[in-house]
Amino acid sequence: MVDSQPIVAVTAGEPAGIGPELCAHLALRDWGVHPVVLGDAGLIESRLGPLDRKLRVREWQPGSVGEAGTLDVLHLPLARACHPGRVDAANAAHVLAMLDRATDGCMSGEFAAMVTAPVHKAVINEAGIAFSGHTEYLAERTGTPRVVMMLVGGGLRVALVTTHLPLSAVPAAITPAVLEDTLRILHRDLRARFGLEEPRILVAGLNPHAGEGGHMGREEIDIIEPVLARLRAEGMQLHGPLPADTVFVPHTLERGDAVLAMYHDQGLPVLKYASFGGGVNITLGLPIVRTSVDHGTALDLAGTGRADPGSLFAAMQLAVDIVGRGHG
Ligand SMILES: NC(=O)C1=CN([C@@H]2O[C@H](COP(=O)(O)OP(=O)(O)OC[C@H]3O[C@@H](n4cnc5c(N)ncnc54)[C@H](O)[C@@H]3O)[C@@H](O)[C@H]2O)C=CC1
Ligand SMILES: NCC(=O)COP(=O)(O)O
Repeated sequence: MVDSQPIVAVTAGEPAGIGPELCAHLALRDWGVHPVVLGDAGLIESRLGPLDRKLRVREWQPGSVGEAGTLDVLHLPLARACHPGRVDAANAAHVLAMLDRATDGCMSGEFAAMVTAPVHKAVINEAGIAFSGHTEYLAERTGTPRVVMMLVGGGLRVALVTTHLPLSAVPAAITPAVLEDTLRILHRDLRARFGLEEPRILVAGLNPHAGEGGHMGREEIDIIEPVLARLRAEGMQLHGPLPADTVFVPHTLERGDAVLAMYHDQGLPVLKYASFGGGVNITLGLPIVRTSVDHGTALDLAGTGRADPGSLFAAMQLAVDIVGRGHG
């Protein structure tokens, strides 16, 4: 029998975190796709909670067909036995092997999309591997020069110009070329992946009060406004630069379909306040579909069965919707 459903690869993430137990919950629903979890099959089986115990964990082989009540795991072995809540640099290569296998499978067409459970960025670095996040890692693995992180939840879409870098490095990273590429990717993917014909983008300033006319910083005048003017001339609907402290007030949000924040902690705290536990992180601009949870490894909850699968479910649903729309 041939697998007629698209396969969505789900990486289990940091083995000491909540990812492995959350992934198991996916097999309790019919998604209209075949979820295949990438991770250590024995570890995932050991983390099944009371609800999942009726599931059969099976090692997935390419070509095998999904079955109700079966959790298919593409087995990638741990380097060292893992205890919930205790990260171990010895397993960092195992975590990256999941990402590599999922990415390669998406690039080859074996998988229709990938959904990622959280990784622990610090422990990967402690293993001697420079790693700032899935976003940057997947860009490099797929040979994509520029990608955009966007989180979706609580009625908001928040994209970022810069992602995982020290705050002191942010101003220099916001160049006209980076901002223009980011806006083009965001505009294109809001159309292709979210079905918005004429997306309206609210662009935050970098400085307090969007620079207060140049008295509190000049990035708005020197960089942001000229880029917005150029792209508006092409027909893009861009508002800004808007003061970041008021871009999220309801009557401003009504004027846009997405907010573009200049840096991680300018945009994400608002999004997470509005939707933590149900939000989705999507990487725009990749040649593959990748969605992810809005939370981290929650080492404090690993192995307790108390972690909320809502964000992973939302990430899976968004991947399914995009695949269904045929605009991967
Ligand atoms: N997509 C990814 O791979 C992400 C990875 N991280 C990584 O996660 C690690 C820990 O980050 P933190 O800042 O501590 O954030 P965190 O999201 O892991 O934890 C923050 C708080 O939220 C709770 N929480 C998180 N997920 C939950 C869930 N599903 N259900 C119920 N409660 C939940 C935790 O128990 C904790 O109290 C870091 O190494 C960070 O780099 C963080 C965000 C995203
Ligand atoms: N705050 C978002 C986050 O850290 C997730 O990043 P990534 O691993 O998806 O690049």
